[in-house]
Amino acid sequence: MDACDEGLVEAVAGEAGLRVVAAGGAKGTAAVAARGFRRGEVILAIHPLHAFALRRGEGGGEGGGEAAAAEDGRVARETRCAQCFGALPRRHPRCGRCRAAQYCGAACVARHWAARHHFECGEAGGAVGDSAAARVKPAFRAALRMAAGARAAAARAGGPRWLRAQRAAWARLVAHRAQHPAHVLRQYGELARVLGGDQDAAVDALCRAGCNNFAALEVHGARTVGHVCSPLASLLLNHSCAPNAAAAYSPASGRHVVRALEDIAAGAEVTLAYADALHPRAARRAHLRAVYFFDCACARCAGPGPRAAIDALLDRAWPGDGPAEEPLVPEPWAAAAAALLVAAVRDARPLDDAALLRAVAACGPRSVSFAAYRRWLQRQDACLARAAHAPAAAAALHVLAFYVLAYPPLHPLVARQCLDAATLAWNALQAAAAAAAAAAAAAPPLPGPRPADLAVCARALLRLSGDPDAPAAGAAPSPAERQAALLLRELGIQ
Ligand SMILES: C[S@@+](CC[C@H](N)C(=O)[O-])C[C@H]1O[C@@H](n2cnc3c(N)ncnc32)[C@H](O)[C@@H]1O
Repeated sequence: MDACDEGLVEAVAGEAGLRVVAAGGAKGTAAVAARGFRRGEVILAIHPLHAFALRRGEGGGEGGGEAAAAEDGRVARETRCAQCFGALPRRHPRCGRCRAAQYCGAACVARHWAARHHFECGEAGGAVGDSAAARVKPAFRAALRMAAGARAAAARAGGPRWLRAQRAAWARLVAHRAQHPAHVLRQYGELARVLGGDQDAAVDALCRAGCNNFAALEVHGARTVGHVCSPLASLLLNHSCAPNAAAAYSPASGRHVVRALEDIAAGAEVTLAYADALHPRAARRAHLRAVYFFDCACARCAGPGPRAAIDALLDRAWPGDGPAEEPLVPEPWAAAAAALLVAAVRDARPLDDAALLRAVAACGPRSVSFAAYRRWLQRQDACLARAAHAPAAAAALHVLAFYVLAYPPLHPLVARQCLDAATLAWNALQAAAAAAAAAAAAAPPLPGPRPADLAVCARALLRLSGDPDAPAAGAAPSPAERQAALLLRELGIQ
């Protein structure tokens, strides 16, 4: 890091409305809000240091753990566009210099070069080489590039301010080297030997990468499509199981965007969730210990409070195999949870946790557990596959209800599931009306919020949170927003 970059992290954080503080203990550095943020507001939008698309066969997840070589020993290449993470056509351009970065078209070549590739191309193609960097998991490719790049960077210091801020933040990240198990350190040592040069620095960089990278999700889905190394966000934002912010990579703008999930008061710590907030407490804590080396003491884990009470429910085991038949209508607690979400979004107020807990308490003991959530998710897909709209809609409302229980209302998955539930409920009503006309039978009722309410809710959520590439007011709507708008029109309310 250049001497002149000292204080750059604090300066960039300050411009974003964040104050950098020493949290002490395992937490290290933390960021508190220097001013209030409104829910949905962008807190930080910065180019990441590195962003990698996943290759064929690479799984999702948060990317900690071990670095893996390509199974057959050949150099695996990214199978998505290096800029937008979209699919690659059969004939596609690649970077003429390193030949490693591939693109869906000329526009992405130019964007990638301008945003990042003009410096990472040199780092990857130089000391590390395509073969070494491309053999390891994306989370660790960044580390190898950083370790190799440290030499290159020393030789040609400078670069844009955001790049210097990201590098300065990288140098300050915790590495937890002493806490890594011996076999993992051995693996890192082997990787470092491939690198040559300062092997100690490379092992350090690999340790750092394990607990400091972000998964990049598809824009309109939950699958991981890439990994993002954004040290400034890593350094500043610590974990909470009830986070007040979320980070997403926007392939369109090439920026890593941190957004407020709820109103954040001045002085409050800004936090992200490193573990899936829907997972039971024990699973979350085991993940945090194994990958990030700390025992979570957030308000939700420490309890008491509504979120801790919800955890107690999610932890319950599913007794037996669950109901044999697929219900056509959602259980009352699921309908109530969806209705509470719609009301909170409509009236722009926080979710009524107490009402949510009352609705859950009134349902049978089998209904709410993590195992039940998994079951409903599978059921939604199975019903959808055979066009059984009413049970699919009931299952979708259950999944949405679990998201309402576990995630803050502005979590991107809530918006997405809300739209799915609205679409399925609409299809169910159409199918029921057609069947009723044919057989003169009564259409089954669909309790809970109407499809139209859900669609309005989905649209509001998408605008606020669900889509990192959501256009500014007045600009063309995103594909997911268009879907919500289409549904609203079909429902005759727009
Ligand atoms: C992504 S980094 C965050 C950067 C960290 N604040 C630093 O100064 O380098 C993750 C590390 O931060 C610490 N950390 C994050 N959230 C924490 C929490 N809620 N409690 C304790 N430690 C935490 C742990 O050491 C964890 O491995």
